[in-house]
Amino acid sequence: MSILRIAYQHAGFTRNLCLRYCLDTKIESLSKVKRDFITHLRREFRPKIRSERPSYNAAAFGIGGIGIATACVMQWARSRVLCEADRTAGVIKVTEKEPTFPWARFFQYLYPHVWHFLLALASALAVAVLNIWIPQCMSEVINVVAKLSDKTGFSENTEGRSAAFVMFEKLTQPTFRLARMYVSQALFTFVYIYTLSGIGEKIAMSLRQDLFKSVIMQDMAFFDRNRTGEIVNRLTSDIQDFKSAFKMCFSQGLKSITQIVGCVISIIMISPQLTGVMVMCVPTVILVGAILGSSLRKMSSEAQNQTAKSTTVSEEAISNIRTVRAFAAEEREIELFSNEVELAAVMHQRLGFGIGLFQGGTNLFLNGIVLGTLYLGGHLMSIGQLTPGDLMAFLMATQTIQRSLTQLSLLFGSYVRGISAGGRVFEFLDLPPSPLMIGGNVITDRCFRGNIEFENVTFEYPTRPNKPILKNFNLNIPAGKTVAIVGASGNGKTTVAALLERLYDVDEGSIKIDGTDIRTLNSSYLRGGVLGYINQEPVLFATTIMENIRYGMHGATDSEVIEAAKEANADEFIRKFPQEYNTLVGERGTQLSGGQKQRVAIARALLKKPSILILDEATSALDYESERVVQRALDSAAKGRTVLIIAHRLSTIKNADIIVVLQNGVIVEIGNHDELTMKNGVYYNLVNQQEKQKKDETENRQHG
Ligand SMILES: Nc1ncnc2c1ncn2[C@@H]1O[C@H](COP(=O)(O)OP(=O)(O)OP(=O)(O)O)[C@@H](O)[C@H]1O
Repeated sequence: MSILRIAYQHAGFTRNLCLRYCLDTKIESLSKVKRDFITHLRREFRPKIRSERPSYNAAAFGIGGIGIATACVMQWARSRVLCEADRTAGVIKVTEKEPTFPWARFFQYLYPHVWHFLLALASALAVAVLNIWIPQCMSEVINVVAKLSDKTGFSENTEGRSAAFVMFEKLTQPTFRLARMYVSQALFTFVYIYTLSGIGEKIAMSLRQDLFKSVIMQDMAFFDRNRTGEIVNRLTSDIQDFKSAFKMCFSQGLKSITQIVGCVISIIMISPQLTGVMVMCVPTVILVGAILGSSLRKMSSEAQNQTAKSTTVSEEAISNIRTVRAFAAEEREIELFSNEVELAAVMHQRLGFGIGLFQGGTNLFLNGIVLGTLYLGGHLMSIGQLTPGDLMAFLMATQTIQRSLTQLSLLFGSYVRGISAGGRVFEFLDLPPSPLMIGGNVITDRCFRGNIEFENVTFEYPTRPNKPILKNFNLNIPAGKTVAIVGASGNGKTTVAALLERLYDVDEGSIKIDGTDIRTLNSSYLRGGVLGYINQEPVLFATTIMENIRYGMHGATDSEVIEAAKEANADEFIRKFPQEYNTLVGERGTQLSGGQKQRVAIARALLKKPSILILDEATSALDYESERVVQRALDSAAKGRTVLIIAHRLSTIKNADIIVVLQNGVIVEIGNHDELTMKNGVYYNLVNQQEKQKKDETENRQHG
């Protein structure tokens, strides 16, 4: 009786089962309290059942079947909605065409863990089989409990005691069997979760390593085509999604399918009538669930997209805070963000309303399961076609089916997400390394002197075909000379430097250093040992000055670093910091001034002792004072090297040996400063233009 009471208090379906049991049990031998309790229940329910017996069959079948089926499908649809909300909660991903998932490649990653994988699968299967057995075993226990209470009645006579004792012994066996099942279930659950989790982590680790290796070995065209965020997403959230889907699908999927199959067989065996009605109601309920679920999913996805949009607005404002400040655009940004957030809130509220209605309906139908099954099951019990244990087992099995369906619907979302995430991961992972990045010669027996020849170079960016940037470009830079390339913005100056660095290969013609075509050289050797590159906005890493300079040559000693810093006129200002070379420079070097950052970058480039220096507008971002200091550093760095300067400020290149004027990718003038000034042509005009601009700026400053 206590077992029944506990069950009555704690579980809805057990409560209903107890009720049904109380209606049919003999109460004469029970204590007064128990008798009153059951009599009360009988008074409440028996007349109703008896009087409604004719319609009871149909009602019970209907409610039971529809309740179970609807609840299953509602649960499925609800989980799809929640799953969809979860899916879109992250970054909005824009992929033009979903790459397919290469199963064969995936199995290559799985293969090293095949034994662990089989162990995990076997354990998951064992849990599923146990989950099917448990209701049956529970049914046995309930039946014995029912008889125990019925027969013995806890009477005081000796005979009664021994009868109770015999029945109690009968209870021990199934109870212990059930306990063994629970323990085994716990053990197997631990094994499959732990093992699959380990395999998932190892596969994810290998994927991350290989993907990063593959991405970093792509050419610049790849990075031009793909946004940084997209690449980083594949390394992070795509692999994460894939890993979760792998773990979930293989463990839960197998378990759920086995459970569904097993429990369906069980409920057919227990009560074909109940099962039949349930199956008949499924199509209608699937339709309703699918329609509701799909509209909620749409609402959810729109709301999440709006949230992501508002996040992007805030992200952009915060990461560009300097620009926001410079334009005093705080109010504008606040308004923009508020509008987006408000819209997101409205959409989420609407979604909440929909989900609330949906969940309310789902709960109603979930309770319908219990009620309906009780009605129909009760009827079957009353005509002797079902025992209390059977009804209990039926309810447990349908609950297991319902849980498994929910699980499967969640898994379906996870599977789709995992497959598309995996497809995206493998799409980049299987890209062959760019020919620009591998192979080629490393020259160890001599140093380059630095004679550069551009011969009939024609080039267009891979992302902008049919728009040649350089056309039949010819230029000879003798070793040790300084050559400046000038011209209006967008005329191809930086492109010349990029081609010399071999960030892209020329489409026609060739670039040679000391007579060697750079396409025959190993590109890491070319960039790491022959060329030194300094650009307008050097990027420093958030570490010490020492490590930032050492980045120029892996394994350089401290004294080599200090030597390079001296050459770059940086040693003096570095020594003034309390921590000297161990000073941290902050994220992207924000704790240094522009001129200081540039000198650290020059030291970093000089550390590898390059034969050729490329200065891509290296001083154009600096004020005049810093420019003078950095220029001195550059002048000393230029000694004994070939230097290619991409220049904006023409005042800085007056002393260059050769000045090349570029217009629409074609050299229109070439010579030194004096020669070009005398020509009175493009260069002359550019210089005059800049001087006038400078004069105007000075006057404005004086007046302002
Ligand atoms: N990665 C790229 N992909 C496609 N087109 C590019 C790329 N980089 C530059 N371009 C285009 O090539 C042309 C030449 O650009 P480049 O940067 O060489 O000019 P620039 O003379 O150095 O200009 P600026 O003085 O403004 O830096 C421009 O029209 C530019 O839009």
